[in-house]
Amino acid sequence: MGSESTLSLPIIDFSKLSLSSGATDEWESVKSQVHKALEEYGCFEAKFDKVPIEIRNALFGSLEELFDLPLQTKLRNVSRKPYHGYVGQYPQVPLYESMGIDDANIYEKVDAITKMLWPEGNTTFSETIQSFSEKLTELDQVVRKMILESLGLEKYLDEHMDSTNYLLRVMKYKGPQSTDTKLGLTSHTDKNIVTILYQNDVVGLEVQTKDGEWITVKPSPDSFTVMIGDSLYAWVNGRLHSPWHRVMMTGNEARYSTGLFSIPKAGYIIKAPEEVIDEKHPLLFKPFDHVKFLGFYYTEAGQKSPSALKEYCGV
Ligand SMILES: O=C(O)CCC(=O)C(=O)O
Ligand SMILES: [Fe+2]
Repeated sequence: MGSESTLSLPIIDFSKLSLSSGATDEWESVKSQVHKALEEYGCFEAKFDKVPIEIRNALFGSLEELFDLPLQTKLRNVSRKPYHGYVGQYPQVPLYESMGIDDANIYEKVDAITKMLWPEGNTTFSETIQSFSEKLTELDQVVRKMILESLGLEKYLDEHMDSTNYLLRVMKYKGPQSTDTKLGLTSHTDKNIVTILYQNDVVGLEVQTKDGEWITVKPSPDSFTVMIGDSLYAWVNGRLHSPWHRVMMTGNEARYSTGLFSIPKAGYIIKAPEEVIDEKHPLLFKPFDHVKFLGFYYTEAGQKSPSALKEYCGV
């Protein structure tokens, strides 16, 4: 830990893809890179040019404005679901705070939260969050289509896409004001389907390889970090990796980041299709409801467990 790692994530270029025109050579090439990266790292850096620079720039201004609001105001966005509203002021991770925005690709949903925070309205905030999220849902869907195709699961595509919602979580990590490295966010695996992260130029995200080494993620302004969560790991019966990751902070500057999470809807049962189960790949998890699994994950036993999913529904 702490030593300079030379490892880096695979970089995959989505900017030459025409998203509407099916199986071109470019599509097949990107698809095989996606499959390989997700098998090996569960994660990659995506070059994706469909989010206009004006939106990306406006985003960080909007995040600063949001986190500069008084704590009482931020606390107005409480949610029944854990980790969906305002999260912060945790003694274990004092640098971290975040705000979850459910259905962030739908303008009315975003604007309802905006009005909670700014009763007088803040159109720039709503528009920026909604258009940023909407553009990124395209990348989420391309990646998931490629995953299903590469595993021979095309016939489940519609069901798979219809079974999820999008949450945008926006995050701020204060600079620790020291040259020592301090924990920004505890190591974890994501619990959802696919996560797409974006950040300002302050590094901090680290992704663990299967060998236990930490890769420091250093994305460029037009790249996004794509990562597999435990629900997809279970659905593909372990064929893709769901990586441990954490945030480590140093220096004075604040790190702003966002995560677009595709999340299984409540009541949808995640069950590995027969195509991914065979003698070499016996079933890993019993069918489960993501929301009930999260219920377990946020109990004391779930938080302590080295693999909450295995403990909850491992075969
Ligand atoms: O801030 C980041 O880049 C990572 C955040 C993260 O891992 C999460 O919210 O699940
Ligand atoms: Fe995460």
